[in-house]
Amino acid sequence: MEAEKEDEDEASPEEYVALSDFIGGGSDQLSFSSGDRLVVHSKPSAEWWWAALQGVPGYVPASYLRLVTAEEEEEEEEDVSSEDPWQDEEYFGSYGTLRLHLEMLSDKSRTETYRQVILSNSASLKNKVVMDLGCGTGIISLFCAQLAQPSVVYAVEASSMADYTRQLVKQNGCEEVVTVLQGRAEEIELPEQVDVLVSEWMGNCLLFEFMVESVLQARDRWLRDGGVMWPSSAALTLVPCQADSYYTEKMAFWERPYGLDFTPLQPLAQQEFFTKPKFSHLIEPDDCLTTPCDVICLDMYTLQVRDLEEMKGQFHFCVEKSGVFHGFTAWFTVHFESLEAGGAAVELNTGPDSEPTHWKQTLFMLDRPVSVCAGDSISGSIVLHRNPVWRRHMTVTLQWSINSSTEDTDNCQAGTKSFPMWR
Ligand SMILES: N=C(N)NC/C=C/[C@H]1O[C@@H](n2cnc3c(N)ncnc32)[C@H](O)[C@@H]1O
Repeated sequence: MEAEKEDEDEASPEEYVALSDFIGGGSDQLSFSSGDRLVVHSKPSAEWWWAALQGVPGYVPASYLRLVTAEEEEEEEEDVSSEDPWQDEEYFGSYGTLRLHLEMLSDKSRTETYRQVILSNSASLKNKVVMDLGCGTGIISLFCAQLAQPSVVYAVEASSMADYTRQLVKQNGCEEVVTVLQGRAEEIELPEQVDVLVSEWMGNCLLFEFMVESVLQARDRWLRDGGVMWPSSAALTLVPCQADSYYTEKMAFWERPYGLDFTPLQPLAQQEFFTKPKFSHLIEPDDCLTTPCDVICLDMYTLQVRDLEEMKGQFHFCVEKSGVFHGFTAWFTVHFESLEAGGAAVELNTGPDSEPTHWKQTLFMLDRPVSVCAGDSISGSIVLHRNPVWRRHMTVTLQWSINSSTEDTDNCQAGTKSFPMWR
């Protein structure tokens, strides 16, 4: 084994494709997005390899990578457009492994909220027909069978996890109620319309992955008139914020490392660290410069797939305390209306005033921080523009103008910046 390993170390660089996103911890780990191509130069251990992404070197977790096959390379020579715009192979490939399901199931706030929805609607769910879209391990379907008496739950799952989901349904004695169907929700056939369409489809910044499109298509095809969507509505919330520790870590660091002036690297740092949003950011409530505001609201009964191409929101924030405006932070809230008329809705809020979730929040860093004073206003717009080619991706464009509260009116600073998520 040792000899073989040494041989591998000397082997020529190989091209691998990333099966899902990875955010590198520490300075020598490389971050990358699902679908990225990495050149692996050496494999010092089974777990960590030394690789480069567009020339930037770093350690990468071997388990996230798949070797690019000779056929794929040939195919690329022939016809680049053969790439699936939905990247279903990588997407459903990543959901065929436990890593993401473990992350979601370990998210108590998320999973307990869905449990609470089922529990608080238990009586009304009696004899109802339910569809669980993208059921994963089937947790929501099992809650339905365990905490209520629906007549049937169609648990739809496109990835290879579906085989295990069937075993989990049987293992927990729910096979009378829960039927697992493997396939894409847009393509599978159900034997009947459903009374309730429940799904946990929310991605970073609410929409990334655009699984919501599948939910809308299933709604239009399988939800009976008067049926209920869970979630029933969703809102994207935005706030101008400080992000001093992140700014210090990625930008100010280059000012005086070990007494040296590394500031010529700052344009590189801005390009590498502030061009894309920082997902899995944890904003402190104190970092909010103003009261947060819902900038985009989605009604899951009326939202259309075509609406997803471009969603706009306006904002007008009043700065409540002086500080440094480093950027904007976004998160989302979804609501689950009660099956009983007038019953209380259940809410899942992924913002800084709620229990942290695996989504955390998303930070959009400006190129240059701006000092602001209480009384200043920050107004502008946010546009979520779906990627016309890569259908699970979008670009978030923020446009803002800062109006100073002090009298010199020419002190109006304006800016705009587009952030790809992630292509
Ligand atoms: N909440 C987020 N972001 N993802 C968590 C949920 C993702 C799960 O839903 C499945 N899924 C996604 N889209 C479809 C579809 N169109 N048809 C069937 N199953 C699907 C994935 O394979 C994951 O198991």
